[in-house]
Amino acid sequence: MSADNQKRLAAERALTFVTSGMKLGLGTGSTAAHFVAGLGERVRKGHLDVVGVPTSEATHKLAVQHGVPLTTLDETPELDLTVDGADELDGSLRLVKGGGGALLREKIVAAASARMVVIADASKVVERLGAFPLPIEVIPFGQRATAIAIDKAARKLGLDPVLHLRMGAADAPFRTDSGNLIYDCDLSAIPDPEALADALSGIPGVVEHGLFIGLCSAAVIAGADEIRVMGKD
Ligand SMILES: O=C[C@H](O)[C@H](O)[C@H](O)COP(=O)(O)O
Repeated sequence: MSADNQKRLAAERALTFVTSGMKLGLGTGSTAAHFVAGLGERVRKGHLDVVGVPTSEATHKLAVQHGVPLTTLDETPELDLTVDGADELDGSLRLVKGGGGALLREKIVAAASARMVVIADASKVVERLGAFPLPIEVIPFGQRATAIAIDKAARKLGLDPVLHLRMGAADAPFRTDSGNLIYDCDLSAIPDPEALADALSGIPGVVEHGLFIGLCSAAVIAGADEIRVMGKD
Protein backbone atom coordinates (compact mmCIF):
# COMPACT_ATOMS: atom_id res chain seq x y z
CA MET A 1 0.00 0.00 0.00
CA SER A 2 1.34 3.45 -0.87
CA ALA A 3 2.24 5.96 1.85
CA ASP A 4 -0.54 8.19 0.53
CA ASN A 5 -3.10 5.43 1.01
CA GLN A 6 -1.83 4.91 4.55
CA LYS A 7 -2.25 8.65 5.19
CA ARG A 8 -5.82 8.48 3.88
CA LEU A 9 -6.65 5.48 6.08
CA ALA A 10 -5.24 7.23 9.16
CA ALA A 11 -7.36 10.28 8.34
CA GLU A 12 -10.49 8.13 7.88
CA ARG A 13 -9.91 6.50 11.29
CA ALA A 14 -9.47 9.90 12.94
CA LEU A 15 -12.82 11.00 11.52
CA THR A 16 -14.41 8.50 13.92
CA PHE A 17 -13.26 10.80 16.78
CA VAL A 18 -15.35 13.65 15.38
CA THR A 19 -18.93 14.22 16.52
CA SER A 20 -21.45 16.87 15.56
CA GLY A 21 -21.12 20.16 17.38
CA MET A 22 -17.34 19.90 17.67
CA LYS A 23 -15.04 22.84 17.14
CA LEU A 24 -12.04 21.49 15.27
CA GLY A 25 -8.47 22.50 14.56
CA LEU A 26 -7.61 21.57 10.98
CA GLY A 27 -3.97 20.61 10.45
CA THR A 28 -1.73 21.26 7.47
CA GLY A 29 0.04 18.94 5.05
CA SER A 30 -0.69 15.97 2.82
CA THR A 31 -2.06 13.78 5.64
CA ALA A 32 -4.24 16.51 7.14
CA ALA A 33 -5.54 17.20 3.61
CA HIS A 34 -7.13 13.73 3.58
CA PHE A 35 -8.81 14.54 6.89
CA VAL A 36 -10.17 17.84 5.57
CA ALA A 37 -11.47 16.11 2.42
CA GLY A 38 -13.19 13.37 4.45
CA LEU A 39 -14.64 15.91 6.85
CA GLY A 40 -16.03 17.96 3.96
CA GLU A 41 -17.68 14.89 2.49
CA ARG A 42 -19.45 14.10 5.77
CA VAL A 43 -20.52 17.73 6.21
CA ARG A 44 -21.92 17.91 2.67
CA LYS A 45 -23.86 14.68 3.20
CA GLY A 46 -25.31 16.12 6.41
CA HIS A 47 -23.63 13.50 8.63
CA LEU A 48 -21.58 16.00 10.62
CA ASP A 49 -22.17 19.56 11.75
CA VAL A 50 -18.85 21.08 12.82
CA VAL A 51 -16.74 24.23 12.49
CA GLY A 52 -13.01 24.29 11.83
CA VAL A 53 -10.06 26.58 12.42
CA PRO A 54 -7.45 26.12 9.67
CA THR A 55 -3.77 26.09 10.67
CA SER A 56 -2.56 27.63 7.39
CA GLU A 57 -3.71 29.57 4.36
CA ALA A 58 -3.35 26.33 2.35
CA THR A 59 -5.70 24.47 4.69
CA HIS A 60 -8.10 27.41 4.65
CA LYS A 61 -8.31 27.14 0.85
CA LEU A 62 -8.72 23.38 0.97
CA ALA A 63 -11.44 23.54 3.62
CA VAL A 64 -13.39 26.07 1.56
CA GLN A 65 -13.07 23.82 -1.53
CA HIS A 66 -14.42 20.85 0.45
CA GLY A 67 -17.25 22.81 2.07
CA VAL A 68 -16.03 22.65 5.68
CA PRO A 69 -17.59 25.54 7.67
CA LEU A 70 -14.83 27.74 9.09
CA THR A 71 -14.31 30.01 12.03
CA THR A 72 -11.27 31.79 13.44
CA LEU A 73 -9.43 31.26 16.68
CA ASP A 74 -10.45 34.78 17.69
CA GLU A 75 -14.14 33.96 17.23
CA THR A 76 -13.72 30.47 18.71
CA PRO A 77 -10.72 30.48 21.05
CA GLU A 78 -11.34 27.07 22.64
CA LEU A 79 -11.44 23.99 20.44
CA ASP A 80 -12.46 20.39 21.13
CA LEU A 81 -10.09 18.53 18.87
CA THR A 82 -7.23 19.22 16.48
CA VAL A 83 -6.25 16.61 13.90
CA ASP A 84 -2.90 17.18 12.25
CA GLY A 85 0.00 15.36 10.61
CA ALA A 86 3.61 15.20 11.79
CA ASP A 87 7.07 14.85 10.31
CA GLU A 88 8.20 12.55 13.14
CA LEU A 89 6.73 11.17 16.35
CA ASP A 90 8.23 9.03 19.07
CA GLY A 91 6.76 6.54 21.55
CA SER A 92 6.04 9.36 24.05
CA LEU A 93 3.99 11.22 21.41
CA ARG A 94 6.59 13.95 21.12
CA LEU A 95 6.50 15.41 17.63
CA VAL A 96 8.59 17.20 15.06
CA LYS A 97 6.40 19.38 12.86
CA GLY A 98 6.80 22.21 10.39
CA GLY A 99 7.99 20.46 7.25
CA GLY A 100 5.33 22.46 5.42
CA GLY A 101 6.14 25.65 7.32
CA ALA A 102 2.90 25.80 9.30
CA LEU A 103 4.31 25.03 12.78
CA LEU A 104 3.45 28.36 14.43
CA ARG A 105 -0.27 28.34 13.70
CA GLU A 106 -0.36 24.57 14.19
CA LYS A 107 1.07 24.90 17.68
CA ILE A 108 -1.22 27.79 18.63
CA VAL A 109 -4.26 25.84 17.44
CA ALA A 110 -3.14 22.59 19.11
CA ALA A 111 -2.55 24.44 22.39
CA ALA A 112 -6.08 25.89 22.19
CA SER A 113 -7.57 22.40 21.76
CA ALA A 114 -8.74 20.05 24.49
CA ARG A 115 -7.23 17.21 22.45
CA MET A 116 -4.72 16.85 19.63
CA VAL A 117 -4.65 13.69 17.53
CA VAL A 118 -1.86 13.09 15.05
CA ILE A 119 -2.47 11.12 11.87
CA ALA A 120 0.45 9.59 10.02
CA ASP A 121 1.75 6.76 7.91
CA ALA A 122 4.01 4.32 9.73
CA SER A 123 7.23 5.84 8.35
CA LYS A 124 6.76 8.84 10.67
CA VAL A 125 7.18 6.81 13.88
CA VAL A 126 10.77 6.90 15.11
CA GLU A 127 12.75 5.55 18.08
CA ARG A 128 14.40 8.93 18.55
CA LEU A 129 13.46 12.32 17.09
CA GLY A 130 15.90 14.27 14.94
CA ALA A 131 16.52 12.52 11.62
CA PHE A 132 14.07 15.06 10.17
CA PRO A 133 15.70 18.52 10.36
CA LEU A 134 13.94 20.56 13.03
CA PRO A 135 12.08 23.58 11.56
CA ILE A 136 12.59 26.76 13.59
CA GLU A 137 10.58 29.88 12.71
CA VAL A 138 12.47 33.14 13.22
CA ILE A 139 11.69 36.84 12.86
CA PRO A 140 13.39 38.30 9.76
CA PHE A 141 14.96 41.12 11.80
CA GLY A 142 18.40 39.98 12.92
CA GLN A 143 17.89 36.49 11.52
CA ARG A 144 21.62 35.80 11.24
CA ALA A 145 22.19 36.70 14.87
CA THR A 146 19.25 34.45 15.79
CA ALA A 147 20.78 31.60 13.77
CA ILE A 148 24.07 31.99 15.66
CA ALA A 149 22.19 31.93 18.97
CA ILE A 150 20.38 28.74 17.89
CA ASP A 151 23.70 27.13 16.94
CA LYS A 152 25.26 28.06 20.30
CA ALA A 153 22.26 26.84 22.30
CA ALA A 154 22.29 23.47 20.52
CA ARG A 155 26.06 23.09 21.00
CA LYS A 156 25.66 23.80 24.72
CA LEU A 157 23.45 20.70 24.81
CA GLY A 158 26.16 18.62 23.13
CA LEU A 159 24.52 18.69 19.70
CA ASP A 160 26.20 19.39 16.37
CA PRO A 161 23.67 21.49 14.43
CA VAL A 162 23.75 22.39 10.75
CA LEU A 163 21.35 25.22 9.97
CA HIS A 164 19.84 25.87 6.55
CA LEU A 165 17.70 28.89 5.78
CA ARG A 166 14.69 27.43 3.99
CA MET A 167 14.34 28.70 0.44
CA GLY A 168 11.08 29.24 -1.43
CA ALA A 169 10.28 30.02 -5.03
CA ALA A 170 12.53 32.17 -7.24
CA ASP A 171 15.61 31.81 -5.02
CA ALA A 172 14.04 33.92 -2.27
CA PRO A 173 13.78 32.73 1.33
CA PHE A 174 10.58 30.85 2.18
CA ARG A 175 8.10 33.02 4.10
CA THR A 176 5.61 31.53 6.53
CA ASP A 177 1.95 32.58 6.63
CA SER A 178 3.01 35.07 9.33
CA GLY A 179 5.81 36.51 7.16
CA ASN A 180 8.67 34.91 9.08
CA LEU A 181 11.66 32.79 7.98
CA ILE A 182 12.44 29.17 8.74
CA TYR A 183 15.77 27.62 9.63
CA ASP A 184 15.84 23.85 9.19
CA CYS A 185 18.19 22.61 11.89
CA ASP A 186 19.84 19.31 11.05
CA LEU A 187 20.77 17.58 14.30
CA SER A 188 20.75 13.88 13.25
CA ALA A 189 19.31 13.02 16.66
CA ILE A 190 17.65 14.88 19.53
CA PRO A 191 18.43 12.90 22.69
CA ASP A 192 16.65 15.36 25.04
CA PRO A 193 13.76 17.07 23.19
CA GLU A 194 12.51 18.88 26.32
CA ALA A 195 15.92 20.49 26.97
CA LEU A 196 16.23 21.59 23.34
CA ALA A 197 12.66 22.95 23.29
CA ASP A 198 13.36 25.01 26.43
CA ALA A 199 16.65 26.32 25.06
CA LEU A 200 15.11 27.35 21.74
CA SER A 201 12.12 29.01 23.40
CA GLY A 202 14.52 31.23 25.35
CA ILE A 203 16.16 32.76 22.26
CA PRO A 204 14.94 36.23 21.24
CA GLY A 205 14.08 36.11 17.54
CA VAL A 206 12.86 32.52 17.65
CA VAL A 207 9.10 32.73 17.16
CA GLU A 208 8.46 29.01 17.55
CA HIS A 209 10.13 25.66 16.94
CA GLY A 210 8.78 22.41 15.56
CA LEU A 211 9.08 20.35 18.74
CA PHE A 212 5.54 19.64 20.00
CA ILE A 213 5.83 18.23 23.49
CA GLY A 214 2.90 17.42 25.76
CA LEU A 215 0.37 18.52 23.14
CA CYS A 216 -0.54 15.29 21.37
CA SER A 217 -2.67 12.78 23.30
CA ALA A 218 -3.11 10.13 20.60
CA ALA A 219 -1.77 9.18 17.19
CA VAL A 220 -3.45 7.14 14.48
CA ILE A 221 -0.74 5.28 12.58
CA ALA A 222 -1.55 3.47 9.36
CA GLY A 223 0.93 0.82 8.24
CA ALA A 224 0.88 -1.62 5.34
CA ASP A 225 -1.33 -4.14 7.18
CA GLU A 226 -2.91 -2.41 10.16
CA ILE A 227 -4.05 0.83 11.71
CA ARG A 228 -3.06 1.31 15.30
CA VAL A 229 -3.77 4.03 17.83
CA MET A 230 -0.97 5.16 20.13
CA GLY A 231 -2.00 6.93 23.34
CA LYS A 232 -5.60 7.54 24.39
CA ASP A 233 -8.16 6.17 21.90
O1 LIG B 1 4.10 22.44 8.48
C1 LIG B 1 3.58 21.38 8.18
C2 LIG B 1 3.06 20.42 9.13
O2 LIG B 1 3.68 20.37 10.38
C3 LIG B 1 2.72 19.04 8.58
O3 LIG B 1 1.70 18.54 9.40
C4 LIG B 1 3.87 18.07 8.57
O4 LIG B 1 4.93 18.62 7.79
C5 LIG B 1 3.47 16.69 8.01
O5 LIG B 1 3.08 16.84 6.68
P1 LIG B 1 2.66 15.61 5.78
O6 LIG B 1 1.38 15.07 6.32
O7 LIG B 1 2.53 16.19 4.40
O8 LIG B 1 3.79 14.61 5.86
